[in-house]
Amino acid sequence: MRPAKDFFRPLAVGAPEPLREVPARPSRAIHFFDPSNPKMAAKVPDMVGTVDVLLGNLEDAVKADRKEAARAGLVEIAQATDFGPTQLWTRINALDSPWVLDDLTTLVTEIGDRLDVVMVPKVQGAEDIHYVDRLLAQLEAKAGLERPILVHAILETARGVANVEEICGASPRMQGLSLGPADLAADRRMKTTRVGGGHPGYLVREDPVLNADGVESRERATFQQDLWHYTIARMVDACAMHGIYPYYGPFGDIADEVACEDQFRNAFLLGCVGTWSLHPKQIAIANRVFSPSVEDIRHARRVVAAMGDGTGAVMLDGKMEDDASLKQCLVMVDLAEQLAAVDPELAAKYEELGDE
Ligand SMILES: CC(=O)SCCNC(=O)CCNC(=O)[C@H](O)C(C)(C)COP(=O)(O)OP(=O)(O)OC[C@H]1O[C@@H](n2cnc3c(N)ncnc32)[C@H](O)[C@@H]1OP(=O)(O)O
Ligand SMILES: O=CC(=O)O
Ligand SMILES: [Mg+2]
Repeated sequence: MRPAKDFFRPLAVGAPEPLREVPARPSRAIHFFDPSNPKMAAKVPDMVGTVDVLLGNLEDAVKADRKEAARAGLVEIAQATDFGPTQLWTRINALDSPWVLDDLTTLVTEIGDRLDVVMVPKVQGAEDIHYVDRLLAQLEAKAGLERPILVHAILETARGVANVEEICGASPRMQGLSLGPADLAADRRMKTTRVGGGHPGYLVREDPVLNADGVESRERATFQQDLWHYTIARMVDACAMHGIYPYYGPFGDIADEVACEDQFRNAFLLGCVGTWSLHPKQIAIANRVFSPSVEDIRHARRVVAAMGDGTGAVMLDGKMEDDASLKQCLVMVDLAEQLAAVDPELAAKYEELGDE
């Protein structure tokens, strides 16, 4: 662990100063595309402005014999596209793979000035972040970059989950974490073959309801549970403690938009700021779910107005509001303001509320 006095020092001569605080940039959907797939790549320029983050994926889902093409494709897209308000991220190959060194050296030296965040898969502990941190500093210095590239880790191994706090605090570059339910399920030897989402077998069942004769009078209701609740909650706490951002990850059942929306909403309610989108139709779901509803903003603004100087307790619609519930409302109002700054449609909806 670096002592406090060294924590914010650049790790290479000539590298940019690390940030003291991770900027809160809207990132409701991190949209994955395969830069080696011509059809997907062709869609990227038109997606700018419709999604908060475009991520050129180099890792899983890109065939081994397309890894170089994906890397080269990402360089080409990044150089040819004006990303405007949309962030550009990449997911590099795993740190033990034969491709990752070339991923980092090529991307940072050729398009480092356009890359906001590097997502690192299968992070096991702080040592993985320290490796990437130093290498990025060396490459940033070589490329003459003026702002540091941030790092996002995927939580997708049992060891990574066990080390989640140290991963979050390993470097001032740490921007956030995503849940990786597919790799995590495999690593933990969980018995689900789905990419994220629930499972009908993971449930609780109500007690038997007996009639006067002591016989079960009806079928017992069952309630499906969320397989990912524990991990998401741990991730949210670790991120909040370190001032970085938690995200849900992939929802692989592209056709099931309803369950996708439910999974995203659970993550939003627990504290995540965004999620991955694997298919264009998941972008709209993510943007909808990870933006506070007009009803929530209406309520939050009323509480802010009713609370005056922010201390004490008041009654609003039969409910007690005080300093703590005001803070909950301010989380919503702040988020709404950040999102309205990049999303004119949302801004108009919040605007319509006026000062009611
Ligand atoms: C566990 C993990 O690691 S998850 C992260 C890794 N996985 C990924 O990144 C997957 C990314 N997504 C994909 O590969 C694809 O969306 C798939 C394979 C799931 C489905 O692809 P398709 O069968 O082509 O879907 P579909 O036919 O509905 O696509 C409709 C159009 O959208 C395009 N499209 C599909 N996905 C994307 C995308 N992620 N980005 C941009 N365009 C896309 C298709 O190319 C197709 O274009 P066309 O109309 O010009 O033919
Ligand atoms: O990379 C994501 C995952 O779920 O695995
Ligand atoms: Mg994975």
